[in-house]
Amino acid sequence: MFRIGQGFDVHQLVEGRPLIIGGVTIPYEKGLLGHSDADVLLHTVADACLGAIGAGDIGKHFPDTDPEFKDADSAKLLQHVWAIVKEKGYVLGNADCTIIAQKPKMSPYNEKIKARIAELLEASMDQINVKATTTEKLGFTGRGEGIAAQVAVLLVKAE
Ligand SMILES: Nc1ccn([C@@H]2O[C@H](COP(=O)(O)O)[C@@H](O)[C@H]2O)c(=O)n1
Ligand SMILES: C[C@@]1(CO)OP(=O)(O)OP(=O)(O)OC[C@H]1O
Repeated sequence: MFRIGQGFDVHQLVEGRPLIIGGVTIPYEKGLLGHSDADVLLHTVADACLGAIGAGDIGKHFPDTDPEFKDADSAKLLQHVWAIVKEKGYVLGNADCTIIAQKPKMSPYNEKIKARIAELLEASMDQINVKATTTEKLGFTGRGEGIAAQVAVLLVKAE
């Protein structure tokens, strides 16, 4: 049996925070703001996985009012989500990830991000795709006010 899920998330770019995308720290003058480490891509992967199994969203599992998740490592949140997915008997088919950012240039980091997501989802590199787009200077991403991500996942019932 197959289940598909999709996720979308946005975080604001501010000064004085590290920029962490897909579990990788990227040198940049600003970072993403959030209750957790604000890793917009890992949040989106988690939401896509939760969507695929009909289990709500990350806000439901990790409320931003709970001090336990203050400055949380989003990799740990995704590992928790992945344990729920596995408990339901699914493995990853594939995940296709899009980072929407005017800056910084993501292409030097895409392979490293891909490797980290593969590790977190217990998958191989060829099951993950990571790509980026600008919005041609349009909108909040185009003005550099924030970074967004979109992810689609296909889960497959383990034999
Ligand atoms: N933050 C980004 C945005 C884009 N890229 C790469 O540039 C290509 C062209 O982007 P457009 O928005 O003009 O379509 C895109 O396909 C990516 O390869 C990037 O590395 N980092
Ligand atoms: C991850 C959580 C929890 O720390 O906080 P944020 O980093 O603010 O992220 P968001 O995508 O707004 O929502 C999920 C939150 O509950």
